Amino acid sequence: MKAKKLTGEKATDYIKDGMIIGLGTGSTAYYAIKKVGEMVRNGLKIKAVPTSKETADLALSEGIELIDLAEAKSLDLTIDGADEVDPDFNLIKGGGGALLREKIVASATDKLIIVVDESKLVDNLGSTFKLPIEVTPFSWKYTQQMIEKFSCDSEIRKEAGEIYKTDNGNYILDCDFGKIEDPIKITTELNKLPGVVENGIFAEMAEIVIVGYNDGHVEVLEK
Ligand SMILES: O=C[C@H](O)[C@H](O)[C@H](O)COP(=O)(O)O
Repeated sequence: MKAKKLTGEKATDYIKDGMIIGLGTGSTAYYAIKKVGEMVRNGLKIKAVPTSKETADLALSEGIELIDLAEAKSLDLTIDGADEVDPDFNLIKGGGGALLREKIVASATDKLIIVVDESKLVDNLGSTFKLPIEVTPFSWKYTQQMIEKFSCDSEIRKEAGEIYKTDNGNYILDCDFGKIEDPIKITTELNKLPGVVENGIFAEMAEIVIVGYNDGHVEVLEK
């Protein structure tokens, strides 16, 4: 928890008056959002685009002004968490189910800052975390069969015994590909499949990765 707080708060050093920022989702982004709230209450003037309903609720409760992405057009920076980060700053995201909105917001962002604790650093994506893939409910079993042709095992995400639904009303398949050697190829191929809405690989999107360590230090890695 300490590492997540350190990295989340450190990322807010990049925020300046007048910026439009993206707010990520999850337990690490949480600390960045809390800190932004404090900064806003101390006079910082920013507007923000949230990546999930959960983040929108938190940001509003912190007094952060939210705007729609269409109104923002582009964002100065986005602070978001990740489930895995490889040495080239490729990511797996979507552990919290927010990958679709996160990827849209990340793609509209000049600078994507990723905040993680040290446990998220891996040599290859897929080493410790299954790849979340958002799929349409209509054809999810068929889409699952198509995805499994890429030699992965997958399971439909459930919550309290029920199929989990994203903020967009879709389902998530958590897919075990083993170690992913070529993240760009996999993400491109997966997104060609009808029924796949988006997958959790964020290839070549992050510019800065801030790592929090349990011993209390923080490392800023830049491309
Ligand atoms: O869908 C959720 C997001 O991609 C999160 O940013 C990711 O799961 C990391 O979350 P946490 O910081 O809670 O580990």
